[in-house]
Amino acid sequence: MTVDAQPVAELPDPRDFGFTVVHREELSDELLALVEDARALNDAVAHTDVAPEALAQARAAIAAATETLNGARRPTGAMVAGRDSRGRPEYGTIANIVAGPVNPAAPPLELAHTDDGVRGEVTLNGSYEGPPGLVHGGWVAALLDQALGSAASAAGMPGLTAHLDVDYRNPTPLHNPLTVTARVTGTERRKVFVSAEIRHNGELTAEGTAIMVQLMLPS
Ligand SMILES: CCCCCCCCCC(=O)SCCNC(=O)CCNC(=O)[C@H](O)C(C)(C)COP(=O)(O)OP(=O)(O)OC[C@H]1O[C@@H](n2cnc3c(N)ncnc32)[C@H](O)[C@@H]1OP(=O)(O)O
Repeated sequence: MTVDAQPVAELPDPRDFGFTVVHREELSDELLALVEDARALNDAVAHTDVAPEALAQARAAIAAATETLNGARRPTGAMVAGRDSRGRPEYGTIANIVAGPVNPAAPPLELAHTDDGVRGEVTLNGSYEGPPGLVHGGWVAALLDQALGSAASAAGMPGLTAHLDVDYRNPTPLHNPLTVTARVTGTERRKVFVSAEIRHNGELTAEGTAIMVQLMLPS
């Protein structure tokens, strides 16, 4: 395999492309605590078996909270800026469904750089259920896709997923810590080949490979 895709010296600043950027340290403790509460709420709603009167009370409280929160909204596409584990700038969409720090639907999967790629630990609550007690296969793929994209980005070759292959090797359990790793395995012109794994207690539950097509950045 030829090695053609060239890492960029520094990831582009999304502000140069018209995106709103929020610095991670600007996210208030109150907002981050609210997001955690909302994650617990998702799980509670998915499993509640309380009486209709209690459900009506909960609906009213949620409706009031939704109205309050919609009082000021960030635009779709807003980015969060942080520093990677090597101290270099990194960017992600703030509401990313897998890793977004303020998206209550995100587990979230937080990935750190390793010598050869990225690695993170994540536990999925009952709101990610597919088969009984197990993580939905689409979410297994989503975890892998995010890690694959992050590995390409961490190697200085940010891109979009063009092709994704997933092999489900063993059931992936809910409510248990999962280790997600990914690394770049090669490049060819703008294509970046990446592979990723999910493990539980060291046992492989799923693995995936992808072709990321490196973004064409204006010089
Ligand atoms: C810290 C930040 C971390 C961020 C992580 C984010 C992870 C999340 C990742 C995602 O979810 S991305 C969202 C899902 N993906 C998309 O929405 C992509 C939709 N597809 C496209 O926009 C375009 O098809 C794409 C940019 C992928 C490619 O279009 P281009 O016009 O730029 O490229 P082109 O078609 O010329 O192809 C470039 C090379 O890729 C190859 N290619 C393109 N599509 C392919 C495909 N589907 N399978 C295999 N190879 C493919 C193509 O053959 C060619 O290879 P060669 O250099 O050998 O000629």
